[in-house]
Amino acid sequence: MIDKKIPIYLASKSPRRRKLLKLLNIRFKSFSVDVREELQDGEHPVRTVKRLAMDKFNAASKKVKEGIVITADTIVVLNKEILGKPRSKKEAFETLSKLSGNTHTVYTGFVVANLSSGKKIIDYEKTKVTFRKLERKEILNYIDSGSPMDKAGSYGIQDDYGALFISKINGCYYNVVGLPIAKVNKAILDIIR
Ligand SMILES: Cc1cn([C@H]2C[C@H](O)[C@@H](COP(=O)(O)OP(=O)(O)OP(=O)(O)O)O2)c(=O)[nH]c1=O
Repeated sequence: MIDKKIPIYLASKSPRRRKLLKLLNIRFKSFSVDVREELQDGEHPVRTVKRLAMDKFNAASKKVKEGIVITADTIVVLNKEILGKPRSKKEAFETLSKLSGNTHTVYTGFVVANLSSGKKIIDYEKTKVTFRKLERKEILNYIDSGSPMDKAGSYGIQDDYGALFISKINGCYYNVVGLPIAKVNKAILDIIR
């Protein structure tokens, strides 16, 4: 069990991450941090998600001074190409067309840090996701719903539409949604020990 006396902060604006952390049945507060999420050519995806989660942690630790802070970053990788959040509807269309009929990998890097003790865990999870072949029309309909625009890879596995695109998943489902809760739970326990 997690000691309820230690304040826990989720530094994220993602409503999905808030929902996932609630599954751990802990009390926490959330606030957002403003970080420029820059992708670097040739950088390994694991390094990318850990780096971005650390950037978010560094920004978060300017706002709170004690307790446990959790941050995360999710990217979609297809054939070594990192697909972050789309910058336009056109880019969302291109991304979903690339994902159609293919298998990609979703990486989420996370930081769980105890500001009171100085202990910090930086880790990641990866999940393979296979899309069935998509029709042009269904991609356009999905983009019209607005849902792809704030999501890595331009889709949400948890969306009404998005769920219908997926034929197979290998690994942690919650990792795809944005927070690998089994690993995060273990990290919280390890860090307060
Ligand atoms: C692949 C996939 C991503 N996503 C989301 C999770 C993340 O919110 C988003 C990836 O962007 P992130 O930059 O990881 O997170 P964020 O900007 O939404 O939130 P913050 O940095 O404040 O924590 O994509 C889904 O919701 N479902 C999916 O199936």
